[in-house]
Amino acid sequence: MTAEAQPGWEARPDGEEAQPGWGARPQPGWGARPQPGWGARPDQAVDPLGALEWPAERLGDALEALATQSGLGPRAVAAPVPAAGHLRSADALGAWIDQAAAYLGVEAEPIAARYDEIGEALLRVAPALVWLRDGGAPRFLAVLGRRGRDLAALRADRSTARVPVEAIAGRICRPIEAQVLPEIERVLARAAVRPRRRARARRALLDERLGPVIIDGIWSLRLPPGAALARQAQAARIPRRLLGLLAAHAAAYTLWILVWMTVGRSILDDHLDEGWLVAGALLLATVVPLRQLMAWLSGLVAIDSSALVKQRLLSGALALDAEEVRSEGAGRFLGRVIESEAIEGLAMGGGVAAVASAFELAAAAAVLAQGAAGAIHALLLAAWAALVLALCVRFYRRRARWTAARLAMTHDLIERLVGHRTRLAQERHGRWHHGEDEALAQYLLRSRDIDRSQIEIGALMPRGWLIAGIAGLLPPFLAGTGSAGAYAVALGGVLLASRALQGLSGGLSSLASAAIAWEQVSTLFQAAARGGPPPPPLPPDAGRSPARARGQEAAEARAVVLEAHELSFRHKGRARPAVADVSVRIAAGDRILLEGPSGGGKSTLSALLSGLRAPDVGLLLLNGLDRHMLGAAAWRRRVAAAPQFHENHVLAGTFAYNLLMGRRWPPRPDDLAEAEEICHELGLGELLGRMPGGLEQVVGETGWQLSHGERSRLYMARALLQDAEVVVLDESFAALDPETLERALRCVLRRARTLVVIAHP
Ligand SMILES: Nc1ncnc2c1ncn2[C@@H]1O[C@H](COP(=O)(O)OP(=O)(O)OP(=O)(O)O)[C@@H](O)[C@H]1O
Repeated sequence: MTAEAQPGWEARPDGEEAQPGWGARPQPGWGARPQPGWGARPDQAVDPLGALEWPAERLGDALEALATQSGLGPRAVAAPVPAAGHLRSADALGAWIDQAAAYLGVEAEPIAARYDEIGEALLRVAPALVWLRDGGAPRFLAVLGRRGRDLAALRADRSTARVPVEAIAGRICRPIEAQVLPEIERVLARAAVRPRRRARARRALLDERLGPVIIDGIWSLRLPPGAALARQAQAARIPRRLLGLLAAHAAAYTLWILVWMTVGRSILDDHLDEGWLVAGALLLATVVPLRQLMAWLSGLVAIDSSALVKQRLLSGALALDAEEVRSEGAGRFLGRVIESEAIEGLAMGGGVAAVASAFELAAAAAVLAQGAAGAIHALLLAAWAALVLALCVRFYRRRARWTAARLAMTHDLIERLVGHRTRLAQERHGRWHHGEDEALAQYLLRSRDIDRSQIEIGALMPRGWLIAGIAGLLPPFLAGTGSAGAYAVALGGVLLASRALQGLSGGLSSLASAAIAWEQVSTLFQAAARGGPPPPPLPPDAGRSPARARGQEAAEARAVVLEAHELSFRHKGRARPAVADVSVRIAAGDRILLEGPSGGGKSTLSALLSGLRAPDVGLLLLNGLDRHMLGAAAWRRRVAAAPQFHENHVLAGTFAYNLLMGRRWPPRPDDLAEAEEICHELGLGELLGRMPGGLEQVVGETGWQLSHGERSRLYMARALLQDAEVVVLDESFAALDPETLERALRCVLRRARTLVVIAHP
């Protein structure tokens, strides 16, 4: 390795001016990078990141410091400390970071990027933890933010330092580069590449060889989607930008009035003063950048708030209780999600327009008060604005009725789509379109009402004001009072007020629509906040690898895994409990067959055991912890369930995705290999062979159709691949022929650590 290839990055205090050496740093373009590879700097004596690295035992502190300094407001609790087991593999460490972040009240998202894109990825991930694993003890970097092409990293004393992104990318990539560099050096030597060109050639070869390699070990911190909306908006800097937007609007409007006054004064004084005209032109020129700033800020606010709403909706949808969706109908929820469009666009736009127009209205009233009709004219404007407000209230009521009619139609349509096949086969033809015309007529009626309201608010009121405002000038005109200047000011005020009223009516009607949409969507938003209590500070096995976990289980053979004491559960709206006073102990390695009559409560008990439902009464423990202590998500990770056929689903996606949705995604080669192995054991090998895409074949409603028996084995494989402590299979074997059943049973018995099978006698 040659010295000329090393740019010699150094950490320098944040904000410090570039030293001569820094200026000599190559510019970040890929082609211009003179270093041999991201991390290939074996001749470098001093590690540039040394002072910024956090040791593994202070990883919890790094997490907490990063969350605090980046404004995520972590919970005031002692930062957790990882155990040795947590640092054994990326998965174990990922699980620890995930849970430690949740404990502190933030979320850690694992980031993976291609080798040739790692630099760009690092510029986007802050605040983030970066794992440096180039030999020796694991060390971490706490990346706080981006400063141009540099990253601000947090030191252990919580001060920050700027580091070029290449230096960090270099450290991350060093281990994988080390694997191919000797061979690349040999090639370069054999090709007799001149020293001057060597660095570039090496770079190109490294990119060629390692380009598609995925680099992980980066965790980006953010607020959980269920955090308070105000906190999330704050973190996304939305309020600050909104204030900036309003300030820019106010400044532009004031400048506009000043321009108007300067030019108007020149004209009314009957001589064109060059100085006034230049002043007017300068003021006008200042409005241009202000308008640009406004467009930029409103774009940013729109994008950020839209991202926030979408994220929250997704998280809310997944936090909904399955029972809730079923009892209300998926169609209604779909309608609600569609309504969210209104919140994104209308709430922000309408809110800003309404506030800006209120400001404009006040300014117009002040101008009117200076005009020929004086305060009376301003009062007339106030009365007109009150009328607009009243019409907006009427619009709100009409729109609420229209929305309800629309949602009912969406719900109805979804129900008809879902039950399409059954209706075709079994419903009398004469009833297929029953009730459709009535619903449509009702909807049209409501639509006509809101169209009328919209015309009143959007067109009649602002234009009507022009007539009313000019009519307001009649009394002084007839009385012969007021100068020409006073009339000009009053006329200007009328025009300004008309513009403001147009903005106000548009803004208020948008806000009214957004408020109605909010009533619909708030269920989903609030569901996102159902995070429950903070998780406990990491159960002792969080860092165990599955293999080790299995080993320990063998040692703790026959330990009780699931324990239920006098468990009872009653479905909503039912008089009698489906499960009453059930007590059961399931030990590690048990194979349990649960039989009973139809409607006897087997599936309900299975949902309780697998954490899909919470018992009304009784105690249910998993490894000695209840659902509250362990958290619903952690419970479901440890008890994998394949619900009954009608409650399970093949998602539109690849076969591999459907198999591995309980594991990390994208999958690693060993995940895919294990998935394929289980498929063969379950007798799905022939299906894999038949599907042109194999594991990559798209299945689901719009893809390759699976038979009943194929689906049930896919569900079994999915549950087994979660590598859970307990597997619960609810009537999974019912659709299989005796030979396939035996084969599938053998696989399940061999693979499940502890097994509960529900079947009919
Ligand atoms: N979501 C629900 N809402 C209301 N009642 C329900 C619900 N699910 C099940 N039930 C009722 O609870 C009782 C037990 O149902 P469960 O599905 O647990 O029985 P099962 O033993 O699994 O029946 P099967 O063998 O027919 O699948 C039944 O009377 C059923 O009607």
